[in-house]
Amino acid sequence: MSAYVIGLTGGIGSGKSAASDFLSTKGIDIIDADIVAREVVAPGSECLLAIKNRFGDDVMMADGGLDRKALRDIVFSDEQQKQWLNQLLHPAIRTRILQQLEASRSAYVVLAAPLLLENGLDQYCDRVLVIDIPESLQVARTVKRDNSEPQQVEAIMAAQLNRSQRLQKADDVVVNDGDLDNLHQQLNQLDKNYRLAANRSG
Ligand SMILES: CC(C)(COP(=O)(O)OP(=O)(O)OC[C@H]1O[C@@H](n2cnc3c(N)ncnc32)[C@H](O)[C@@H]1O)[C@@H](O)C(=O)NCCC(=O)NCCS
Ligand SMILES: Nc1ncnc2c1ncn2[C@@H]1O[C@H](COP(=O)(O)OP(=O)(O)OP(=O)(O)O)[C@@H](O)[C@H]1O
Repeated sequence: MSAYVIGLTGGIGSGKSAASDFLSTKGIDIIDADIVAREVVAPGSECLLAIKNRFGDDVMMADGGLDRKALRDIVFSDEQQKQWLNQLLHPAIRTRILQQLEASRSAYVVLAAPLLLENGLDQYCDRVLVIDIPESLQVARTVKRDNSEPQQVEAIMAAQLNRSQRLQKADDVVVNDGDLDNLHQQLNQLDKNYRLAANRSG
């Protein structure tokens, strides 16, 4: 039996992790593409070696791990380098995601990915749930969370679908411009719908 898959997406800082964390407390398996993206560049991995060969010690930490901030500064100010990194990592990320989807046994499974629609990962999903917030709030929350520069957050947003393109592809939308309680209330209703839909399809 294959799992009923909810693709959860939204731009940087929209609240994907906040939404996933809540659904996880309800016993739903979460596959998070940002976490998978970290696993594929773990020390000793082929991907990390390829990154080191291209960018040198500037992107390496003393302990042999990837210096993520250094690589972020490079790829979000140089389109060609970003494309190279995407071409290296996205196939590896997709393979691991498919393995984890196959292994999931919860009532339904959430695939949370910032680039779900950009990379066609929605082909593996039964429904697409978009976390929607105004762009100004995306910048404000991300700057506060990461202590980063607004310009860099805007550069990352420019590498993603814009708000209206994303909304066009949504089956369900959660508007995350209120407090966390409000987010959770909306997700509670969707969780009920998804359990019913998964039962019907299984
Ligand atoms: C450049 C890297 C090392 C920066 O690491 P850092 O820890 O600073 O950021 P993190 O990985 O947590 O990403 C933060 C957010 O940036 C956005 N983002 C990350 N990579 C990309 C990308 N290639 N294109 C567009 N947006 C991206 C996402 O909204 C993501 O949630 C890292 O983002 C990376 O390896 N990116 C390439 C892999 C990728 O595309 N990941 C996205 C999930 S598929
Ligand atoms: N409803 C909310 N009210 C206040 N703060 C929120 C709310 N939702 C999320 N946040 C905060 O906003 C920031 C961004 O949220 P989160 O990390 O969940 O976004 P994300 O979509 O997973 O981001 P990324 O694409 O960068 O991984 C976090 O610091 C989070 O705690």
